[in-house]
Amino acid sequence: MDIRYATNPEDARGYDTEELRRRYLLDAVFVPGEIRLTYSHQDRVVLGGAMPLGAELTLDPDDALRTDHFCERRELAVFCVGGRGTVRVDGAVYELDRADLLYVGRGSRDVAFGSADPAAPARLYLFSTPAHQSHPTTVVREGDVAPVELGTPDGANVRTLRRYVDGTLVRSCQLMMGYTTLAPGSVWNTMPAHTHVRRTECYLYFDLPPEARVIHLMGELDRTRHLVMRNEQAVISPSWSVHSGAGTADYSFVWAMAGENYDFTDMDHVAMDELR
Ligand SMILES: O=C(O)C(=O)C[C@H](O)C(=O)CO
Ligand SMILES: [Zn+2]
Repeated sequence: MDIRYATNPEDARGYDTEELRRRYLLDAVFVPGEIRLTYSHQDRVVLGGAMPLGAELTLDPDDALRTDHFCERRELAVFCVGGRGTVRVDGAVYELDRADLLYVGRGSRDVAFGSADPAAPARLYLFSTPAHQSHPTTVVREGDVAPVELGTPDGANVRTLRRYVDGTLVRSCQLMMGYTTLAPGSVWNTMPAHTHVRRTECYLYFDLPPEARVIHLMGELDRTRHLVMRNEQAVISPSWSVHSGAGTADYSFVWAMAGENYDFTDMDHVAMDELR
């Protein structure tokens, strides 16, 4: 498992581009035939991807966890970014189409990932957080989620946000997850920007054309930095970091959070004058 220690904003001021990417960017989330995971000490989130080919991929505990099973003390969300996947949890098989999610409760013992069609392998995005109690393992399909329309054409930020795990359809301990899709011609996500120092947030950008990029803003409000990101890369935003971006084309992104409170709407909105 790739380990990323927590960082503080004062140290981050001195990071050059390579250092920023090394600490916050997940370069290769989906690798054929592998589960790739990153353990971040920011709120102890684990994130990464599974891309099963012929054989199932088993989610084993890593030494970073020192538990008998991955979900022994953790909850997990699995979001299908592409292809058709299966997730086997203690013998029960859940089928996921694109934009379906499986929430796996704490205490689940055996978790494995498969692809319905190995010729078009599933890309399953994984996000896990420590959990203090067990909630039922539950599938959420895109059609179950009430879409929320945001933004304006003039602001180039028309987008649809869907909250899959936030205590409404699925109760979790601290994990929240959903995804947002930009309308054609719109490029800005999460603008006007916000922070929430009570939670860490991670984004996985997807559905970007190969040549397109997202210029992802991060860092302190009065000294922002950026990462140039391509399709199916993820970024860790520590609690003190703004997280927003503009694409050279429209795109989607999975957002996921964990931390102090369990309130999606808890955001400190940022006035344009505050951004530097
Ligand atoms: O487009 C947006 O705005 C978002 O999707 C924002 C994220 O959901 C977020 O940052 C939640 O804290
Ligand atoms: Zn946020």
